[in-house]
Amino acid sequence: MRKIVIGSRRSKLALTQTNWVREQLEKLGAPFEFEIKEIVTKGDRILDVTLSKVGGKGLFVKEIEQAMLDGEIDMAVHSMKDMPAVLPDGLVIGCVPEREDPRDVLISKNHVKLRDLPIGAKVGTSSLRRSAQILAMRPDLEIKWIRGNIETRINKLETEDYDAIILAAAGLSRMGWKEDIATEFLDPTNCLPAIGQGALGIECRADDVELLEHLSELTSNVTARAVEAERVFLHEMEGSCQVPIAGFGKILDDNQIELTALVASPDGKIVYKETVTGWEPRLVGEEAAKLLIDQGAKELIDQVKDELEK
Ligand SMILES: NCc1[nH]cc(CCC(=O)O)c1CC(=O)O
Repeated sequence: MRKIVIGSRRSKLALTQTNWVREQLEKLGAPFEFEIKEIVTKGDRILDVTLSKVGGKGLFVKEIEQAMLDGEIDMAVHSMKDMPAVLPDGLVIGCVPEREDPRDVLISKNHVKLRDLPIGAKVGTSSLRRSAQILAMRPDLEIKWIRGNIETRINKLETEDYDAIILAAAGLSRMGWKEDIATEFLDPTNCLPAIGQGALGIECRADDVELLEHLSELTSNVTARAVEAERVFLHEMEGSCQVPIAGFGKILDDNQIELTALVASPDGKIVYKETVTGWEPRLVGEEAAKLLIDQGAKELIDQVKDELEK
């Protein structure tokens, strides 16, 4: 039996996701033996700087992709939202399983909801996307950067000076903590999720036909189409998680994709947001990008990038 080596980051979430995929493939009867190989990425090593300042998305995946190209591992399970819009030559996303809860969640001391947080309350996040949208609703709040894996951030809510933190519901859910500690699920209309949030992407070599054949059985076409539209939008905007950019695709009853896309200034004072509906993920993503670019979204992104380089 062929042995498939799955590369995974060492965080609890990454290992949980990787083990979940392995179990699903085993249940589907994939004729492989699996081994999990832990890989420490730059994003895991650098914990003291805002992610956007050290290079954003690629940080969690580069080393893993190199190991795949070198043949040290055969596949890797990523959070789709950590994936850059463009993959290296020779690698593909071979599978997008059904999406988890795409929403962001507020976790606060004493379970106080967003609208009831006291004036000037400190909210922990290191995502410009979250800070922009939170400040658009509550300009009085103070955004405080926070880093570390999910457990670390939840601990910091108790041990450091934060009134609330924001995390992705999907991460909590996969860890089995969603119901226990979530204070409030933020409506995507108010806090649009990150591109790919809640979805997994399984990456492998483009020429690994045998593995691709079995991965395809775990794909959700609904999620794959929605996420593709989101990622086309991300690509068209030349965006990354270094800028306040968001996008969420929903598949409607008639199977059309409804993509809501957003670009904002980090202080939430400027918000460009449009919703586009259509059948073709590529066209929907491109159309959303065009509408936002026409309003000035590219200039806003360039400004934010310039600020970061200062
Ligand atoms: N930015 C880190 C990251 N990448 C993926 C998740 C988990 C949720 C998901 O799969 O979208 C998280 C944590 C978070 O944002 O709270």
